[in-house]
Amino acid sequence: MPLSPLEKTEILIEALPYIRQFYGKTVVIKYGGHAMTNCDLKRAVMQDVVLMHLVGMRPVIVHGGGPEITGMLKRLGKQSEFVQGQRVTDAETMEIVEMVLVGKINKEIVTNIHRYGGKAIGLCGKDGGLIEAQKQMARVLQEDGSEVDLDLGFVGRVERINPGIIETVIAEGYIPVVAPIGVGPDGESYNINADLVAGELAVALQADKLVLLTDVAGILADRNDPDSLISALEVGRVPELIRRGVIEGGMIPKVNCCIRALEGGVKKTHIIDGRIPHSILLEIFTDTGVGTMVVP
Ligand SMILES: Nc1ncnc2c1ncn2[C@@H]1O[C@H](COP(=O)(O)OP(=O)(O)O)[C@@H](O)[C@H]1O
Ligand SMILES: CC(=O)N[C@@H](CCC(=O)OP(=O)(O)O)C(=O)O
Repeated sequence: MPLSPLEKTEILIEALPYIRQFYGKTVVIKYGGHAMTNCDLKRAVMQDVVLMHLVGMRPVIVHGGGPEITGMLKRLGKQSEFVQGQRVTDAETMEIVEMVLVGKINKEIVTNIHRYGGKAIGLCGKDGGLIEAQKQMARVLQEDGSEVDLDLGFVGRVERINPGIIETVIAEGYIPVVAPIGVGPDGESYNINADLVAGELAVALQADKLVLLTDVAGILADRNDPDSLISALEVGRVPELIRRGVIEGGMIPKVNCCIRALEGGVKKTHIIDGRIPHSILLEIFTDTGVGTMVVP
């Protein structure tokens, strides 16, 4: 049943304290997963971000695009290989990663924000020297218990964020949209996991909130039970949950990135369900939690 005009005004008034609370505040959003491929969800995310901006918040988007990169590599006859969730990135793969993330996905997001009435500027880590990167090896445990460092090619880690360009873009009234490509000391490109970039950027901007969208309800105590959502997870419990295998795979970098952000001064961090339409608005403007809040 459609809402009556009175009900509509009530909803707006309910959001008022949250709008006041977050006015002028910086929120870094890691956009990826299902919400990036499903048309309705895509629209909902763009609308959420535009609304946040129009009511005076400072949203900053960091996007992923792993499945699209894998799809493009496949079309070009290249297999994708991952070590600890990181894509092994040879020189040719790096070129394709950069083309897909910066040339395609980043510009699509900017276009979609404009379509829903916002103003955005797309950047990668090379623009304004935003993300300085270093090569990142992967330390893996061998069967005999010893550790070995594997070379993943052009996989990088964030060495330093120079947030000046983001501040400029925000001050000019635009929503920054960041592709997770870093630049090395000799100008070479590095492929960096988008969750890690979002966490480091949130720290550099001293964001009030870091929101990571994903394809599950949040962190589950039992991955086979969707009702076992942990709504608030204290940082101190994380090592034990990882050791017991409760948190594993792609959730490990997410939770570590929240911890890093909290330690670096970000006030709140959330891993939320990107499959729920308008999950970002639900998280920010209502009391309804839509995922896991990682808390100090
Ligand atoms: N305790 C947990 N609760 C929920 N998901 C978990 C948990 N441990 C591991 N996972 C896995 O982590 C995945 C999310 O990481 P990932 O696939 O990298 O996300 P995204 O593509 O959204 O960046 C989930 O789909 C799930 O398979
Ligand atoms: C090093 C590394 O693995 N980089 C990622 C970058 C994109 C990303 O992080 O995308 P999602 O957030 O959609 O996974 C990759 O090549 O897939």
